[in-house]
Amino acid sequence: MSSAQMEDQSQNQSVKCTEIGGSERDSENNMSSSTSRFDYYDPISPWALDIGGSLIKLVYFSREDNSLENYLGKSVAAENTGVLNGCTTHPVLNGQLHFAKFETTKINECLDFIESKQILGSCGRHQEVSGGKTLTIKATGGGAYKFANLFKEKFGVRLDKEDEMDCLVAGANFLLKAVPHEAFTYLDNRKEFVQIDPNDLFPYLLVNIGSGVSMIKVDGDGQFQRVSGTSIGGGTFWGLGRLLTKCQSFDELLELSHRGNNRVIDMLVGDIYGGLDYSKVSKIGLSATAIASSFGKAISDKKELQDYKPEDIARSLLRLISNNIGQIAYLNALLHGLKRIIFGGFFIRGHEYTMDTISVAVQFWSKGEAKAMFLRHEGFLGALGAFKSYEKHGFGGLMVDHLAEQTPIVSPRPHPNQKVNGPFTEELADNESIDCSVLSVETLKLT
Ligand SMILES: Nc1ncnc2c1ncn2[C@@H]1O[C@H](COP(=O)(O)OP(=O)(O)O)[C@@H](O)[C@H]1O
Ligand SMILES: CC(C)(COP(=O)(O)O)[C@@H](O)C(=O)NCCC(=O)O
Repeated sequence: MSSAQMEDQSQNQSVKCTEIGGSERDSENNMSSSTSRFDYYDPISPWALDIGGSLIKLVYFSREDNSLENYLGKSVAAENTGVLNGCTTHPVLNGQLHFAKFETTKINECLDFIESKQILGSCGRHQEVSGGKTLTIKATGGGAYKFANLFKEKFGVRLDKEDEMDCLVAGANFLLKAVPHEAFTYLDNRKEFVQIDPNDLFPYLLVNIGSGVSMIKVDGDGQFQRVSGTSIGGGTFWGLGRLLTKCQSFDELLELSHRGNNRVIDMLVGDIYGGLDYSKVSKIGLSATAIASSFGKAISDKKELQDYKPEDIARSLLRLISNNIGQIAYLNALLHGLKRIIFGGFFIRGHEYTMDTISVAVQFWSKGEAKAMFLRHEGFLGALGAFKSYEKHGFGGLMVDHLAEQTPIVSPRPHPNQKVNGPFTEELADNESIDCSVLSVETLKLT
């Protein structure tokens, strides 16, 4: 694995996609029963969902205007060479992968978005694709079960459920192997992109910090084991944070934490040892500034909740949860002999302090042996995995094969060494898109 420090990439990058293929679609799972080649000239844009306890993540594909020409051109060329008639063809559709997220409690916003963006395709609202088949959409996360009827009633689509862990792993492997500038380390205010050799990727520990936390030992594509988890995760931070600070949004809570000082509430080693380093009086080696007890000062202070500043509470809470996850992750890495720990999930949100705390915890407990890594598309692992699962069913699916190119930086980003003013080092803007290549292998039946 080589590590390279690079210019920060834009939030507003886009992924250019190429869709290749057209197939006789399977009657059970399929988006369309193809009886005519013309079915393929107006294909439904594929999309996939990850409906979690806190957030709904949506990944969808849209074609570029010229993609139809490419598609026709390639198909006709194939026909001319006698490749068609039930055989695989590779028409090319250029397009983009888009990402969007919505709060699960506001699922109607997601439904409205799907409708407004017309990502259901040209078949309209209540989908009855040719042959009387129902359009099937890949979905993962608990909400794929919980909200299946809602999608059926609203759009007439069936949510085809994919296992959440399968999807997380597929999404992470795809990003790590295919997307340039995806993985990075963050320590001491320094962000360093890491180019991982795809042949030297496994094994690693995937720690997905969503509402709760899943820890998965990944040994290869589709080869993994969920080795641990903790219920103290992103939902805990947001839930407790909301109650304690009365803030109205997750972003507000993060913003508060950026401004706060955890030492006001956390009990430090120095508070217990009268300012002395514990390392000076014992062999254990804890500095005076190490947190001895998160929120510990609240027991000794004769203060009420309202006497603490919301920003200090937010800071202590973020530190507590990030530290705890970093430590449990390290212990699991140790237990399973893993050196590389990759953190995903929307709890992270490209937030400096969160990443720094997790990294310090991993570094501290592993004595520098293990490394915490983060992902630019941290929150979309499950949705990307669900999107990629179209391919494994071999129908009408898009196979995200590799990223062709990365769109150049759109807005100026700070240098990795430069301290940014806000709490986020870099975050994907909502609803942005990413340049990539998408490969769909199908068999096109002409009648
Ligand atoms: N806009 C937001 N609204 C609510 N929670 C958010 C938001 N952005 C980030 N989060 C954090 O991300 C967590 C959800 O992460 P995610 O990976 O989407 O998990 P899940 O699949 O359980 O919804 C929340 O519990 C919260 O900590
Ligand atoms: C149940 C879940 C897999 C659901 O995933 P999520 O929506 O939190 O991303 C996750 O919340 C989890 O792993 N919770 C921790 C459970 C435990 O191991 O204690």
